[in-house]
Amino acid sequence: MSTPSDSAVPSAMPSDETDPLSRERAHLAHSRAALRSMREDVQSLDIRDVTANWVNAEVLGRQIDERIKALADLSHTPLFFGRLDYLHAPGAEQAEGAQGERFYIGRRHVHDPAGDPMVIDWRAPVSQPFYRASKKTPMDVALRRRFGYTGGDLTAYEDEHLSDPADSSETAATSKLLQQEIERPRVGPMRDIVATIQPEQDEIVRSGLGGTVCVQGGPGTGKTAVGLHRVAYLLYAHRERLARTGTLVIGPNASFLHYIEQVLPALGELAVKQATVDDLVAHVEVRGRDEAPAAVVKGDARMAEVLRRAVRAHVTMPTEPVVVVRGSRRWRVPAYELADIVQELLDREIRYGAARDALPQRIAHAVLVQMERSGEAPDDRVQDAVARNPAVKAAVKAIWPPVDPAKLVFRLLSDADFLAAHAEGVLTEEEQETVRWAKPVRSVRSAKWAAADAVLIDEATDLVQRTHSLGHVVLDEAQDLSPMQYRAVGRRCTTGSATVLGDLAQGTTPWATRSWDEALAHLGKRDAVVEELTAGFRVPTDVITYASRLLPYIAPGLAPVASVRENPGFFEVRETTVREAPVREAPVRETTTDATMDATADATEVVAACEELLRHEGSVGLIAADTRVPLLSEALTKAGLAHLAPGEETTLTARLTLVPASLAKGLEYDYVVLDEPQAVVDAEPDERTGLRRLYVTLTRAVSGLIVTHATPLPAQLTGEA
Ligand SMILES: Nc1ncnc2c1ncn2[C@@H]1O[C@H](COP(=O)(O)OP(=O)(O)OP(=O)(O)O)[C@@H](O)[C@H]1O
Repeated sequence: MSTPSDSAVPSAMPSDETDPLSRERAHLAHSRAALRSMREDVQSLDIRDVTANWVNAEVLGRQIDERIKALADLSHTPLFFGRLDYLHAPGAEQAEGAQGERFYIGRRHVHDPAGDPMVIDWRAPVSQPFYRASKKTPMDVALRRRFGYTGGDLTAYEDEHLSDPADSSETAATSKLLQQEIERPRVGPMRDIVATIQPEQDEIVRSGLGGTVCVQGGPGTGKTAVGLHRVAYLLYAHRERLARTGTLVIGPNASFLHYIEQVLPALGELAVKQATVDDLVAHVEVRGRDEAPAAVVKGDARMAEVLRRAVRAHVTMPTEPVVVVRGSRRWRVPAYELADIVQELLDREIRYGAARDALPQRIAHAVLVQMERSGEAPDDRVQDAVARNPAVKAAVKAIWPPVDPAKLVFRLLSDADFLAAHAEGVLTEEEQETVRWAKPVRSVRSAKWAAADAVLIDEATDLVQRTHSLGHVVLDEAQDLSPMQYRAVGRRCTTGSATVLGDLAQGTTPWATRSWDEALAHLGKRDAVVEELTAGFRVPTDVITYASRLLPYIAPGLAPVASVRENPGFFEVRETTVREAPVREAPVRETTTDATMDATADATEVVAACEELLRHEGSVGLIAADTRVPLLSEALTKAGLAHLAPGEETTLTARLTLVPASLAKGLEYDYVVLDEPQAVVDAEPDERTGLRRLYVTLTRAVSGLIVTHATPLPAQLTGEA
């Protein structure tokens, strides 16, 4: 075969062992049997003789259960999706002990009863050429074979002869199986892309644990997919270390996390935690909302300095000596000596709480030195006893009192003098006024904390006590974080590394980052490598071209995404008619963008567009400005169209999701109806943010998009700007 070819075969399969497809199917059947027996081996383990006590037995039992789960053969998940025939046998260190030169690449390792590999984990070094080898750089591969499945059945394969010099026609051809995979209708949550990871994606996936990688990529370039596969890869390559230190995926909201939550378990990785930034800093219940200007100042990195000063200001330089009475003797540590100890602790810049813990021992040490000078020979127990002496405790309380982070932030936001004392030269008076609560708040408990306050409390908490750091953190939709939020994420991976994923053009918060260098500096990962992905796997060409008209206004300098989809997709902009509102007693409001006058009448054509798209296979999303959602929901219900909210799982029978524009980020649907673009823009505090939100909503469709509008489209879309 000279070009990648799809050898789809008739459903009545010949059982001829000389037929390549039959042989591959036989290998699949044998591999399945081998996996079954691996599972049975684990199930039959008798741990009674090897566990010393019930705790060990419990732990081992749990590990065995997990292993059994991991060895399950999922009928709709192909056990292998590729094959590599090497020209030479790879070195034993690379081949997972295999002697052969042919490897089947799959989601997990499977070996036969003799221990020889039948399927190699996609993450193993020997699998790498499956993703990277090319005619130009064949990486010692003679043949790369990709398999196609229908349901759980192996029904097709496609070959590339990478080392055949006589065959030069393959280079430009794209894989049909890859195309099919990309075009496959979306139903349900996000799935893995392990069979079709592209070379530039693979480079990011396999980059080492030591370094932080930041990926800038337009909508649908596979950032989320790449981030999730990178964690899976790192867990494979550094399993023990990461099992100890932990891994975390951070996403923008709960519905997004729900959308991606099955990707890692499908790759056999069950231990990766997921959270939103708000979850990370949930020290208080968030019940309030800030106006944008207050949130911007609270999210500014200068707040870290204000908090640092405020925490350290709790230390009072001693003016009195400490007198410790032991038996008939009194030991006196003079104020100046105490002051030296305190100053030394302050200079060391250790956490406030750690210094506070160290102070009693330091004072006790000073007492011990005096005891030794007077001929006594005190040991460690005496030092401990002195450290616990009431006089020492009282002194520590006066000099270095405990700090409650929530109370500290409460005071900063409610006490103008306290804030001014610590913000002087850092925040302007106007900024101080902006962050302070307008009305007096009685107590920490009755405060209506806003999201940005919780981040401040997290910063203060870290000043008091070091935050636990994980081995690796994936931060998705990173462009939306404030500097203070970056710091909160950064302190959770100070001793580890991060994968930072985002798109500057999709930044929709007032504090969205302007540059990755800036963001990475706040994260504490200045030396991160910034990579760019530009090939789009989601959005059809016509749609991405239309959406990219916004780029000069929302992120000048960013290159538009180039869609790799062959299917041109379906794209239509429909001007709908505004219907006369029924005569009402109440005065008719003047704005034409306010479509609330007669929602269900106005929504007739929107509903019709949804009905039309539901005739296709796959999921449908109706995306609209948040304020229009209740009205559209009513209209859909009236028309008998059941619909879900984002995060609720689409199924074959419930395929329509009504998506508020504010929650659309990161999600995708086969078909999208986008309602009233101008209303999406108007819902944001400024035009640029509005256009960015519009860009997000325009780029959620996989196969088709209908834009419906009764009010004029934004001029930036029509080319009239
Ligand atoms: N190599 C690939 N093979 C097949 N499908 C892919 C590949 N890379 C990405 N995709 C698919 O493209 C779609 C978009 O991917 P993903 O959501 O990761 O993009 P993104 O860059 O995070 O997008 P956004 O910026 O909109 O959040 C997903 O359905 C994903 O599975």
